[in-house]
Amino acid sequence: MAGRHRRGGTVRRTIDWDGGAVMIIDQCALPASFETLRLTTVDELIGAIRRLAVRGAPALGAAGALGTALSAFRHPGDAEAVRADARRLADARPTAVNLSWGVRRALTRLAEGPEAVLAEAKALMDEDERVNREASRRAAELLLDRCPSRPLRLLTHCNAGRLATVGWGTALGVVWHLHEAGRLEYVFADETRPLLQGARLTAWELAEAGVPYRLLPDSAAASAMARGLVDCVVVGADRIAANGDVANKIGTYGLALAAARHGLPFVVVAPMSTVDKELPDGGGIVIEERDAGEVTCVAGQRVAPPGATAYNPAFDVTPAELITAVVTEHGIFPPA
Ligand SMILES: CSC[C@H]1O[C@H](OP(=O)(O)O)[C@H](O)[C@@H]1O
Repeated sequence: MAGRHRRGGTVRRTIDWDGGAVMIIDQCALPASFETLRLTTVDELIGAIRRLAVRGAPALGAAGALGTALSAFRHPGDAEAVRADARRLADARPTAVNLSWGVRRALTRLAEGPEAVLAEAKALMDEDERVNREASRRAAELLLDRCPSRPLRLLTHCNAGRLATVGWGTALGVVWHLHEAGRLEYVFADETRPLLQGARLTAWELAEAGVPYRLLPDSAAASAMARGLVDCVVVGADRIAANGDVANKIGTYGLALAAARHGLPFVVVAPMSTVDKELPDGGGIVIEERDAGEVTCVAGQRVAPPGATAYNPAFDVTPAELITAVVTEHGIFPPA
């Protein structure tokens, strides 16, 4: 049975192992309430993934690995039962490659027993903050090199902060680096319909960090660029194909088109674990389609007439030619 805890202050990691259970910050409760959930079964974790209580590609990688460990402790010696749980975990959301990557990585230690599976999951989590710090540092350096030599006005989409990772963040990791260097004027944060990860989560993270920001309707981003209010666009990623095409939150492709039209750097920041080298280009990326109710209702309040239908893809694909650079902990991807 999942346990819910209201906590003041901050919990260091977005997701972690908690003595035989998986602890997550409940991102559905933010920003109204800071709560953690203690998930004791694979089904509880799958439910949390599907309702985006835990979300973001790197955080999903950790969820996949920790969920596999949860199953390994529940089914000691029964590899088939663990593998069946692992398949259900990996299928919980199809687009972010990190979820299945985390599951596969944890399964490499299955034959050694549940403690070894957990050790692999913990190693994955320990790596996550390090690689995201490095990727975002490299991306910040690239922007300081390409952008005007004054504090920058950075536009971002959805939430690619510490809440989307085990710690630190990817696109918001760039914000932390620029802010610390005194080279950030403000962040324009897209609200990011329909689930409002920008308005709810990115705004919460920026406020917590004392970073100046303004929310904007997704539909205002292109005109903000046209009016000269934006110096660069920085986003995260959920799956990157071998040629550099990028799947990210719905609306990213439109931002890339507008940035290209206005000659602005459009930078994607992600760990190498988000790169799917098996995929030659973005044409093969499965795009998660979510429930129409997320569009016809806002925060649970119906806004469209009863019976309204909706088109609700959770992601889109931005072709590499519209991307100034995909930056990972190893540098620009794909390498020249
Ligand atoms: C650092 S990955 C963040 C990435 O994940 C988000 O999707 P979701 O909120 O549906 O998990 C969005 O695409 C972000 O850019």
